[in-house]
Amino acid sequence: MSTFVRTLRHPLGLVSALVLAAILLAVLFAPALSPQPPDASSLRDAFAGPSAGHPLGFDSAGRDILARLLHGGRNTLGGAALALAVALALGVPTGLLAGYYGGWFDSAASWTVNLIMALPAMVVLLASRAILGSTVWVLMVVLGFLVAPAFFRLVRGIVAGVRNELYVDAARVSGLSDTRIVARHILVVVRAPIIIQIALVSGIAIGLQAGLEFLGIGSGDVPTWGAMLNEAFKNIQRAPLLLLWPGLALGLTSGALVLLAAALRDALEDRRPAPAAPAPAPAPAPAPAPAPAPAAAAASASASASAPAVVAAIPGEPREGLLSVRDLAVAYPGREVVHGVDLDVRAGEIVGLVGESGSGKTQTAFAILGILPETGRVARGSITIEGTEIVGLPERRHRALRGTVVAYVPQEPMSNLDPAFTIGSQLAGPIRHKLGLSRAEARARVLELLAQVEIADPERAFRSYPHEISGGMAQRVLIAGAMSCDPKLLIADEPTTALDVRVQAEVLGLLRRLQRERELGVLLVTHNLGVVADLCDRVAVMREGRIVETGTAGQVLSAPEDPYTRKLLDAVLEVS
Ligand SMILES: Nc1ncnc2c1ncn2[C@@H]1O[C@H](COP(=O)(O)OP(=O)(O)OP(=O)(O)O)[C@@H](O)[C@H]1O
Repeated sequence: MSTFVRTLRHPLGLVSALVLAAILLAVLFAPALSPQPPDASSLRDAFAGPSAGHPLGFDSAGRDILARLLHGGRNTLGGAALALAVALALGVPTGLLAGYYGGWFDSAASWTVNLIMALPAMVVLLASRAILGSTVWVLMVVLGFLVAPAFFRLVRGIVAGVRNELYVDAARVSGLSDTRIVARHILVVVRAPIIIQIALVSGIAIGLQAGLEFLGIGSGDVPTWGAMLNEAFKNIQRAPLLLLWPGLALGLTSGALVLLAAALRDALEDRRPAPAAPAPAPAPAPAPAPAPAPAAAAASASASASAPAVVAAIPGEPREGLLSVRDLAVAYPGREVVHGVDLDVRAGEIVGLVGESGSGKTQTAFAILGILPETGRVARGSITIEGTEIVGLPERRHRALRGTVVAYVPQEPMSNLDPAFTIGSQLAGPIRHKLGLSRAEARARVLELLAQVEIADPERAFRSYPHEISGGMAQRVLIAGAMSCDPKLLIADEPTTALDVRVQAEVLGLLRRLQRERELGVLLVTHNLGVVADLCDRVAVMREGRIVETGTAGQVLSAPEDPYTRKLLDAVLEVS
């Protein structure tokens, strides 16, 4: 059921929408409902009561009250709409940019917004009237400028909250441009709060505008509800009823807008999908490798710190292999976390990158994908994918490689799917963008991919939202997404950690099958030596940002040379 229908099903929503619709229609059809010009005055009729053709009577200058009310409504609502348009145009894009990119723009924009909010609105409006003239429209533009911070803060806060969501990272890794990510994943999150804010700010703009006119700060020559109030107040002793009509119009409009905002909020909250089932606990076996005992760790730390970094590259491997990493260093301000890593992945082989938590596996993978966090950077070294150097490659060209040449399967399947979209829509979007397929072609391709990753009912999965599928199925969906543009290299970061043992085995089997069928090169990031034994052709062991040992999986697992690798293995054997 759409949000619109839900809002109308809400009693408050229905009543407020009907009231607003009636006011809008009356104001729009003002010339037909009250043909009398709003400024035509006949002093003979001053303060005259209702009569045929003048159901609300006349004001102090003998002008028809109904005509002034309806035409004045046009100016009042039009003025509020202008203020709102200015506030939206200024507040929403800047909020999006500041929230999404952060950095200097965020600091500058937030500082400016704080400054605007510190300005006394009434003083600014009075000063603008003195400088720019008393036209109601100019004052409304200034008012829009003054209320823009409300939109900026709302949008910035929400976007900053979702920009690091895993599904946004996943969209980035799939090669979507920032514009598309914002349009597809970010706008959908801010849309609802913006709509609610629009209803609230409209009420505020109407009230402020009426207040200005009431105080005589407006233009005075244009009929508005505020100007009518001002005029009625001057004659409150003689004709108190004159206050009733503009007061009623203002009260009804503002009240209906506030109630509509509340009904919209309720409708949108109802629409939110049920929370996803908690991810299954990590598998008890095959056993993960715990950190070595402190004493042993210290011993091996000194050993590996003094030893030169082991070259994890294949000796003699030409640099034009599928993935070739040389002397890669990744640094954050004041700290290097990956120190001179060498690594090769050939087409058709699975290379395991193993090591305890914090050893630098993910940072190495992120550097290859070009998605290091904002403060991280490749400090030195070279990474080539199919012979193309990607260190220093412009982001646009790097993005073109992601999804098509190198793809990524992340660790937490559920968090990497956007809860607001169906599986089909999430998979079809990047495919249409990258391969230029039509909607129908993309749908057919997605169904084919879902079948390839062994999902029993692809049609049903296509229509499902993430909260309607299991963790194992979500991981299959992400693998389908990674495969969608036929990449050559797949980087899988702990792809089975969040799954239970049975599903782990199925997903690993699936990865192996796809890798064989497609001659994929796979870099499998894991801390699980059981997975390495099952799946990998070669393995590189990482510790404290360095590769300490490398070789075929058989060699490294059966006759480890480095003390740290031996400890990892001993830990597995102890647990099992
Ligand atoms: N954004 C960041 N800023 C600063 N340091 C970071 C950041 N992200 C990671 N690090 C540091 O980089 C080092 C390597 O982290 P990384 O995530 O690569 O480890 P990992 O081997 O993948 O571990 P895990 O298996 O737990 O994911 C850690 O010491 C970590 O604290």
